[in-house]
Amino acid sequence: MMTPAQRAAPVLAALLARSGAPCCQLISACAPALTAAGWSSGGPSGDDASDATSSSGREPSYIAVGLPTSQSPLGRRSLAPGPGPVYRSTGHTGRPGLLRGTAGGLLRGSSAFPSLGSQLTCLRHKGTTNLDEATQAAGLSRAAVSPDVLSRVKDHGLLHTAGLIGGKWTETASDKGTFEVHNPATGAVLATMPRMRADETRAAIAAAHAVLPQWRHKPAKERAAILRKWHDLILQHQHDIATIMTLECGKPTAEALGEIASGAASVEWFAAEAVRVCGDVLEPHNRDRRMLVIKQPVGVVGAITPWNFPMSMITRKVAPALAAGCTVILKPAELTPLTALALAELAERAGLPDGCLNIVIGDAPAIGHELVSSDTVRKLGFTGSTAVGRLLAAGAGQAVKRISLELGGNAPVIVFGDADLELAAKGIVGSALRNAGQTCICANRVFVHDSVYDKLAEAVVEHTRKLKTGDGLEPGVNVGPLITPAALDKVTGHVTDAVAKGGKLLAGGSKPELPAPLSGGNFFAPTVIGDATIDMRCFKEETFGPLIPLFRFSTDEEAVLLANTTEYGLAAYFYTRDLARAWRVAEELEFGMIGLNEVAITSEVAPFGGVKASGLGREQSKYGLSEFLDVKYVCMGLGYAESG
Ligand SMILES: NC(=O)c1ccc[n+]([C@@H]2O[C@H](COP(=O)([O-])OP(=O)(O)OC[C@H]3O[C@@H](n4cnc5c(N)ncnc54)[C@H](O)[C@@H]3O)[C@@H](O)[C@H]2O)c1
Ligand SMILES: O=CCCC(=O)O
Repeated sequence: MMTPAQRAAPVLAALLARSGAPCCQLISACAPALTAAGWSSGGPSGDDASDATSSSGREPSYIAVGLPTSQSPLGRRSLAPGPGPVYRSTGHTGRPGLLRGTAGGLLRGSSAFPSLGSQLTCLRHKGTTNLDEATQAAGLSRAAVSPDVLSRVKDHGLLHTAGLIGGKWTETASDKGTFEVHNPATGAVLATMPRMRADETRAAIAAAHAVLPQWRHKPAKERAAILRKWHDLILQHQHDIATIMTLECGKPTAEALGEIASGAASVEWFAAEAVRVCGDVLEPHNRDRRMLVIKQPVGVVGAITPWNFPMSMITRKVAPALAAGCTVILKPAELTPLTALALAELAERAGLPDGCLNIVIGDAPAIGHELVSSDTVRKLGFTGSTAVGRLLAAGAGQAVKRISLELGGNAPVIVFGDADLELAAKGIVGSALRNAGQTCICANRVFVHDSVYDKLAEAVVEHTRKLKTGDGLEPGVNVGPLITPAALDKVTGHVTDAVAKGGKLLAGGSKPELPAPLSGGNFFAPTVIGDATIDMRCFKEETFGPLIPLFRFSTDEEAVLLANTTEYGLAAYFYTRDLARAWRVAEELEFGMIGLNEVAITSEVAPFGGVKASGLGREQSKYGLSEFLDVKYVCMGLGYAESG
């Protein structure tokens, strides 16, 4: 039987929290009732109290309420013995005294004790340990985050169903609209999100602008320390992030972990680059002058990212922007917002001040329009399709705004007669089927010299047939689902078109038979088409699916011409052992990135980006930081006439 005080405590906590009173008042008001009820409350006391609004100087937005101390592992581990009120630190790293809050949280485990997971009941505005009640108390639908997600992710603090504007997790869109996030492996709903639009975007821009002076004037070393902490937290939580990523975008867990390693490496790289921004002192043309070049952050930055790399496309923009002293409004893909929101949660835990990273999710054209037309936003970083990139580039041109574009690709692989065929076959299959073929630098068109065509085709088919298709969460699965039914239709269309035009189906070619619930997923079997020709759709268009078309060629010139016959210019690969040919072909290919006897070309130290319709600018590497810096020339007159 619960005592009256026990029954009252959660209600009191919820009512007070909803009253909008400042957090410190809530804690003081709730504490006696909570304590009388035998609950432990994360809140300031003694030394901890001064830390409650610690590094960012802001008030955390909720009270962390623990289980009755007798039941709670947190209680046992963190509460001091003895009578009297107990307000002990249960906070996230660096935020003793309070758990930092998020409006999107339903039932939230403490990241300070991640292994305890959902046993810890750090509830915001809920005052209940029951998930259904907590969900209802927050005014969220039961499906805000599905039980499937909750049961698989250990640190529930990473799960948000809200945008982030000026440090506040914003659960509701101004017009109350929502959208759903689906698991492409089953079609199941994973989460329901607010469908934000222009109002929220304007608020996010204002928040990013307000904090810009504070952030840009912070010593680079301090900005770097926050980025490094973010990097460390990402790696600490990599398994939870991988689970979230696989659930919403379908890629196998091993690939998700690879993307997280790559994304974290970008954050670490730009933390190191932050302290190396330097200008120039020029030799003046007159002795009475001194001429300098300084580098300054461009200001408020908009970032729009795709679903196929839900993390690394974000970190390649947000990390250099923050390192340079810019503040950011991020619009992640609506198909995969959960990964982005988990990253933002970790950035907050790392001590990133409110407003430095804002996230708006929902109506892409409305959000994009605000970002591109706002005078406050000085730069836009976009990764996605060439069609949308063109739209945004036109808007940025109109607004005279800096823009970088990482767009579509249609990567060729050339296998010359002297190539190591086993290496080439493995590379082709690995590259073409990575993320089920949904990678901008995936091998799309394979050109094989006549003399080695049959052997190479056989090896490619053999490697393809070894792959297991299924739910990316299942161990041993190599190829996950496509992101949407529309993506499935596109691949099906390319295969049908190729076969109709004389292509030979050497492997795959249709939707695989998979048991429920995977029968509801967007799966397509890894497919190899032989004797492909240039009139096929798969020659001209980016397939973005698990298809390997093999084309024949007979001379080097023909191979390079075929490879360059595309509007795209992102990545190209070729296999040869001839050094002179290697240099010649690398120079003749019209692409931003070249893999010679190698397909794993992505690295934080190397410039990533394309030419032609594949985009403008570069991400990663030392070139990636300069995208977020303005060059300013300062001429100092020394006030005396030129002499001698
Ligand atoms: N070059 C690269 O580095 C790179 C990396 C990954 C993906 N891509 C490309 O991205 C494409 C696949 O991604 P996608 O299907 O998500 O692309 P997409 O262009 O449809 O969407 C990308 C982002 O743009 C947003 N968006 C859509 N319409 C918009 C609008 N009118 N205004 C503003 N934003 C809008 C989407 O919501 C999403 O966040 C492929 O072509 C792929 O090659 C390129
Ligand atoms: O799709 C684009 C990203 C690919 C990569 O990071 O290798």
